[in-house]
Amino acid sequence: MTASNRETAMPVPPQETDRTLHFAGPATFGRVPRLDEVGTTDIAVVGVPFDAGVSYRPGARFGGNAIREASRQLRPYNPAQDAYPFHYVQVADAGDISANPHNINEAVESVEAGADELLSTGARLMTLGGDHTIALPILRSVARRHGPVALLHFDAHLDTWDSYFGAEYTHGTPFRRAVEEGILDTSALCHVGTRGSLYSKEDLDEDTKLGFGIITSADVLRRGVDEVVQQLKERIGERPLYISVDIDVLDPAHAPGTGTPEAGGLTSRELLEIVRGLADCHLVSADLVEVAPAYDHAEITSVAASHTAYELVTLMSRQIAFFRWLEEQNRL
Ligand SMILES: N=C(N)NCCCC(=O)O
Ligand SMILES: [Zn+2]
Ligand SMILES: [Zn+2]
Repeated sequence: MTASNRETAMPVPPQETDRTLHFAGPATFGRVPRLDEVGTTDIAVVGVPFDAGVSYRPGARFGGNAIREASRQLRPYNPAQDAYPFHYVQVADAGDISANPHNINEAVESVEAGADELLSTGARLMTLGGDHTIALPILRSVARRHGPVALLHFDAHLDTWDSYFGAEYTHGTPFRRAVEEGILDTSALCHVGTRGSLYSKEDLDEDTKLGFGIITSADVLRRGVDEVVQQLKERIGERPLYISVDIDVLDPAHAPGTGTPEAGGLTSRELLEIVRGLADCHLVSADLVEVAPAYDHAEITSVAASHTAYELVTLMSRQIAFFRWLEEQNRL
């Protein structure tokens, strides 16, 4: 059993019973405690097993648990960011938000309500999808707390299409809806890793009109990670930032387990390095979506996803710890 942080007032880190016993017991993300074991948390890792919004291969409803399984080997110290992400702030696994697989509108409402409940405690969210539909209700909830947020969207696709067969809530439409609803700061939006075929040239014009910048996967290749990070930071500035990672931003060689794969994507090394480069940004919450384990092999995709989520959690954890330290200094 894990000690409760209600009693100790200190974060409860993952249990380190042994250096290698990562594979025993039920999986939580990074083997952090469950939310009900600690009461409250600074960062809630939460699953959303919903994939009724997909346009091609289904299966992302199993993504969250696959990521949890693949995250067992995450160790306490993250050298790339020189941080112990689970040790100075509480990170807890909040389980899953259940969403009706037979009714997308109802599912979107449930996800929003579930996100509201967690965010109202002051926690930041690291959401594990699910398909990309779920980004919209989470952004609504995040914007209720922070106002319109900057968005970095890592994805092969734009996901700013208008509708599919008349449906407005799908995995190809969340960011158009979000702009229409005024929950994104349209001066600070960027897609990263975009590539592949489109329905028409107008897709790009409409996307630009919504306010998005695009860094294609070819741009990452040509400009390199450091220049890309610099450009992204200039665009985002100090604004509250939401990061949405669709795992299909990676090349199918690095992430075969996804529903709408596109050739010519980022390597997992590039993605991890870009995310790490955003260390000074004001990251308020993040999601990682579209892992569909049925198409995966040897956990290639879910390992890449869990390591990306680890970097995102580390970004948030470092920031929270820094703000706490600042507050303490001001009190002295
Ligand atoms: N994987 C996500 N989120 N979107 C893909 C939409 C692809 C399509 O419209 O064909
Ligand atoms: Zn995608
Ligand atoms: Zn997407």
